[in-house]
Amino acid sequence: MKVKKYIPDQSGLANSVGVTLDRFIKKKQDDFTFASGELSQLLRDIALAAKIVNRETNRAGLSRISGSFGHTNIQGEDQQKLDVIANIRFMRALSKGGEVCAIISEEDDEVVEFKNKSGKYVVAIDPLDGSSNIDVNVSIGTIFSIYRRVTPIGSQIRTEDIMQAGNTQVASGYIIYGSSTMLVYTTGRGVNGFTYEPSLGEFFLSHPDMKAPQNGEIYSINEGIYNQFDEGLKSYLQLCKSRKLCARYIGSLVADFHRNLLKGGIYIYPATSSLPNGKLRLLYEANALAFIAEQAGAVASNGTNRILDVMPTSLHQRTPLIIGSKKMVDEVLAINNKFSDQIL
Ligand SMILES: O=P(O)(O)OC[C@H]1O[C@](O)(COP(=O)(O)O)[C@@H](O)[C@@H]1O
Ligand SMILES: [Mg+2]
Ligand SMILES: [Mg+2]
Repeated sequence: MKVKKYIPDQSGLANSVGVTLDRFIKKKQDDFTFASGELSQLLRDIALAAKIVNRETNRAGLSRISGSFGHTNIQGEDQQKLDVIANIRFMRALSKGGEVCAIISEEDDEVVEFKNKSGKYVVAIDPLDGSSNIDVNVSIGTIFSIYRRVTPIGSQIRTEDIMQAGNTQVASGYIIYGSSTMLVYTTGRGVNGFTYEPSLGEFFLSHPDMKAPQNGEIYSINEGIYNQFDEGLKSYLQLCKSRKLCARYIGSLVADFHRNLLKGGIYIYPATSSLPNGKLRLLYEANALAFIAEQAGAVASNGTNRILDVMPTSLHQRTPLIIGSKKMVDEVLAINNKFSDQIL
């Protein structure tokens, strides 16, 4: 029987569609000698839920999905229907997957413990980020952090499984539901971005080995609360204006972060008189993006410490966040120090 060797097509008639997320995860898993495939499966479960939430966000304008859910979450925020739908979708996918033993979610007051005690991972999640932009067709997202539980598998979940510093994350990432839908994640070996191809129902590698520019021309901050900023921050913003830097603020953390990661820039949500610890949440917003930022060569600080070194003390604790291109964050921190020295 005659056999011929497969020679990849050179005609260019059928362009390669690229590397699927599934294949990429599999290949990366092989890099880990002792990988058991559970983290890979967990990432796939997140991608599956992301596809479903993507479908829902595309229909966000339709009455069944848009508007308030008529319930307030523990942060006192009016939950949007899509906040709740996204929370249900990710919870369901992760409970079915079997790799997760507990979830910390922005939309749940307490830790949610899954029946399957065999799961060795703890996930912290902001199911829908940028809720104020849902009904106005502006990019929104999902943010997730993954930790390994520290107590024996199968035992009762304990505080030490939940209250872990960001520097112990085994993986983190976000999904941005924008003009295209992307999933960006790290397992501590660089950052890769995948674009969703709805007609094939697959995420494809579109942004391999993402690196943040060391400097940038964009600053992202809600200047509507300018009067509540401290003198150090006010003087940094004056500097940005004198340099004619570009002010860009979408009001969806994921979208502002993603743009600045690609183009170079800084996002700041400081401590203010009305929010003395800032607005954003350490466990399911700041830690995940800080891990991505650092893996891409950028920086994330709370103004005093590296975000990833902050030891959490409560589930929904807030933190000031200064995140973005290294030179820009370093400059803000230097100005802050100068001002705090003057005060002393
Ligand atoms: O409207 P403000 O005060 O500028 O806050 C906007 C920030 O709040 C958030 O919407 C908070 O996240 P959630 O939408 O997940 O609650 C961020 O996405 C965004 O950067
Ligand atoms: Mg959020
Ligand atoms: Mg949210």
